[in-house]
Amino acid sequence: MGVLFCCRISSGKTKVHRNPDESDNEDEDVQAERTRVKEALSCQTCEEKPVVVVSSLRKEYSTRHDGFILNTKKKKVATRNISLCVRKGEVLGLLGPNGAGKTTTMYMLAGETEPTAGQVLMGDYCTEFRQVDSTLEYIGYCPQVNPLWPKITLQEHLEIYASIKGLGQNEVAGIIKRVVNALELKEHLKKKAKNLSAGIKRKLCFALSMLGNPQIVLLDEPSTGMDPKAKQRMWRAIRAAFKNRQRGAILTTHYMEEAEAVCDRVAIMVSGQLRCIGSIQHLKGKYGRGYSLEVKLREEMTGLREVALLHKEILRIFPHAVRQESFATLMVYKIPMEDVKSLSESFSQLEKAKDSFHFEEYSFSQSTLEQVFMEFAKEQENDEEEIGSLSTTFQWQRLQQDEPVSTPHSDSIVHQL
Ligand SMILES: Nc1ncnc2c1ncn2[C@@H]1O[C@H](COP(=O)(O)OP(=O)(O)OP(=O)(O)O)[C@@H](O)[C@H]1O
Repeated sequence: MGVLFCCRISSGKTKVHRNPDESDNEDEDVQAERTRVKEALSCQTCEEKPVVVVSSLRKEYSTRHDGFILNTKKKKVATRNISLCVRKGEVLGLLGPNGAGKTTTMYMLAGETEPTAGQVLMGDYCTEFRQVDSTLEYIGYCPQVNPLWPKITLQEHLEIYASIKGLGQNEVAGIIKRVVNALELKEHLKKKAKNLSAGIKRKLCFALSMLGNPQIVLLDEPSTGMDPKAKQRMWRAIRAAFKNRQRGAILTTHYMEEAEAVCDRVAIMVSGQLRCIGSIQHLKGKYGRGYSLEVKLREEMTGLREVALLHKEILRIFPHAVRQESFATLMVYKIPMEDVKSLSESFSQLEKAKDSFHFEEYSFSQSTLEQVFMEFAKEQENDEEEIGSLSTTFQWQRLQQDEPVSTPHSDSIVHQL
């Protein structure tokens, strides 16, 4: 990983800068998590100490904006005021649209970049700042960019990482064999990294992060490029590695089925802020806002009149149903909670409609995690639109007022492995 790991990662090494962001109008679960973080920070001897504590984490990057005539230096706030815990035995999923701040959070957790404010505690942490030499004992990190040497074989990677992590010579062969079997890597052992497919490279990175059973594992989009079977093997390995153990993991992903398969709780980030946190079932119930109905029509029933009649019938069953996107043979509706007094009654009405309107099939289900996610993702799109229009105005005003400034650009490069 190339960094000295500290049991406490904070801005300014020993000094923790206060986060300027207020946490007003926050979701109640996000607030409750903040309270849990405060308790964890003040209670160092607690039995059930979380394995990771992230407290009021903020990261600002300096960026340069190349304007039409002048360049301006600006601050990009990548994460605002993130507080969360990872409990023992827990895999916490960090979801969010592109640019929400997930990787920046991972960088701060891995010690790759310094927080501007706030702190991270993990491993055998204590209130006093102290450094520990053996980073790798505590933490396994699978970054988004593969940290592989192109001319070194898959087997050599495993051996080198095992030795860096301090695994005993006599146990290395056995450990590598188990990892290789679990992830089906045997036929690739002698291949150089540059000759591995994208999916196998990710498998290898995942394997490297898990070697030596570190107490905390950070997985940044681990399954990118893997085929469905490989993903499922990896998910099984993750479940087995953390469930009911004294260890924890944070995983970022864009795949909702991955979050459903491995995460005990998920947190959704939007524009650098935590918008919600909880179990997937809890989030679906709280934000899913109802049900989704999909009706697949037979080809001969797609005439305007038939569709209009069916639409009328759907509205009779669910008066507040809202038609979403519709394709030639598929009608999709969002049904609010209040229209579904009883599930059995709803299904019996739908069955009758199916008979009368001869639709091919239908599905009626609670909102999916994907739908919950999409609702939050829209918030970021709105933020970006607002900032876009503001910055254009700002640049125009600056054009009239200011002299050009030239600025260095030293801290705007993400440190990649
Ligand atoms: N070194 C940097 N300098 C300036 N801005 C940065 C830097 N790194 C990230 N950012 C900005 O910070 C914000 C958060 O980026 P980050 O990579 O953490 O998002 P993300 O949620 O991981 O996105 P993705 O899903 O695409 O990986 C983005 O607006 C990004 O452009």
